[in-house]
Amino acid sequence: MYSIQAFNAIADAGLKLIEEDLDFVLNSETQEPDGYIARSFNFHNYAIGEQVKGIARAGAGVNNIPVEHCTERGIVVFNTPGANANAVKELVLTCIMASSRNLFDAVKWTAEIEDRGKEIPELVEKGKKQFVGTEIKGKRLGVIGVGAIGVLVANDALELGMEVVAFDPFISVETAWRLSQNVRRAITLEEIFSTCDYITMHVPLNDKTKGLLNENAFKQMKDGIRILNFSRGELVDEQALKLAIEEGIVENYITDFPNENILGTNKVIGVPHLGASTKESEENCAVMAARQLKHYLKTGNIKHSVNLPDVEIPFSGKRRLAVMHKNIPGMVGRMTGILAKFEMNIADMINRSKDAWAYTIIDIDNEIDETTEQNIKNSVNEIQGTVSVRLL
Ligand SMILES: NC(=O)C1=CN([C@@H]2O[C@H](COP(=O)(O)OP(=O)(O)OC[C@H]3O[C@@H](n4cnc5c(N)ncnc54)[C@H](O)[C@@H]3O)[C@@H](O)[C@H]2O)C=CC1
Ligand SMILES: O=C(O)CCC(=O)C(=O)O
Repeated sequence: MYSIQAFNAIADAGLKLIEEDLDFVLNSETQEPDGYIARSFNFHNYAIGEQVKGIARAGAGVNNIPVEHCTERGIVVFNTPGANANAVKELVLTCIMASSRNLFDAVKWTAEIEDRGKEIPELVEKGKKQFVGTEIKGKRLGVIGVGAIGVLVANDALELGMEVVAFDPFISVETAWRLSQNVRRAITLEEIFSTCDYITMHVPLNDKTKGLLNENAFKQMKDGIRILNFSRGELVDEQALKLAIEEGIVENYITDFPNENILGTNKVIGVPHLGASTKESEENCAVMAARQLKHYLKTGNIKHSVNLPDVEIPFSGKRRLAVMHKNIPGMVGRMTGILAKFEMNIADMINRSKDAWAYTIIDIDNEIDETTEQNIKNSVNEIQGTVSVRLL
């Protein structure tokens, strides 16, 4: 039986998939976890259990997980690509329109006159002029990062009458096929910064994207730009942002990641990390994460991992050797050599790599007793470059 520990509010539909499966136990108090399922829980300062083999992030961003450390420890990290993209897109478009019509301030103002009784209609008619907005039709939106979310935002913004220009030097072929041909391609970020009325970012947070919007970027922007950040707070240099607001360059900064540095700053609109918070998206993410983690623990097959390649073969032997290892020459030969030494017959095998890491599954056509199992595992573990060995 495999034990899975859940962190954060994981939708019931996902938890049920674990609870109702007799091969799994959820949040066991007696069994060390074999896997974690989580949303934004910060694993960077958390002692990840010795038995943990997989961590499934019910969501897209994995910056809350020490992925490199996990890889070195032989832990497969999963996310749920696209599962919450529509939810984020809908909130981004809502915020583009709401901020353009000064709706956040306007609704706040209206709430403040609620005790003015019969005067309210007159106050409304007098007060409304301070909230005159702009229309988004014909305005230019820059989309930085055209993945699962960016492509939906770009295509739908076009439908709303915006001009859309997108920047993504690493766009996947699959996403490129889904992107409307009317979305213009920006070759440089400067093109986005200097020509857009709105910018929305949909890139992961990493060393290259941290501080993407910095002093230099703000300097290139048109006065009155509105910026949406539903990706991660650290993409923006907040000191530079404050300066750009003071200088009248930034009209609005709408962020899903408010913090003590910027909340309360004029023209900053803080949303409490609601991008993925819809019933549908929470269910999609939880179900996908639970399925992927269970599938890996039970069969060794990998789908939607961020640190390992997709690997899927049907179970064809009596036992299965699943090995995570460095992507270096000779690994598979050494493994099959060990199996030959133990007189094991190979039924099927697969080896796939992703950057510096690789994963090998070898199906074995023999029954294996406990002592031999331990000996095989020990021998494979001793191969330099191996980080995890399972014999299922
Ligand atoms: N606010 C929220 O609740 C949510 C936030 N997110 C955030 O949004 C990010 C994007 O999510 P998805 O679209 O699902 O991910 P995705 O992986 O489908 O798309 C990311 C895109 O960014 C592009 N990219 C990477 N580095 C880039 C760079 N330096 N410049 C331009 N483009 C670059 C990639 O090529 C890819 O097309 C996540 O990493 C996460 O941080 C995601 C879901 C919910
Ligand atoms: O689970 C959540 O609500 C956050 C989602 C998110 O930020 C992501 O998927 O990257």
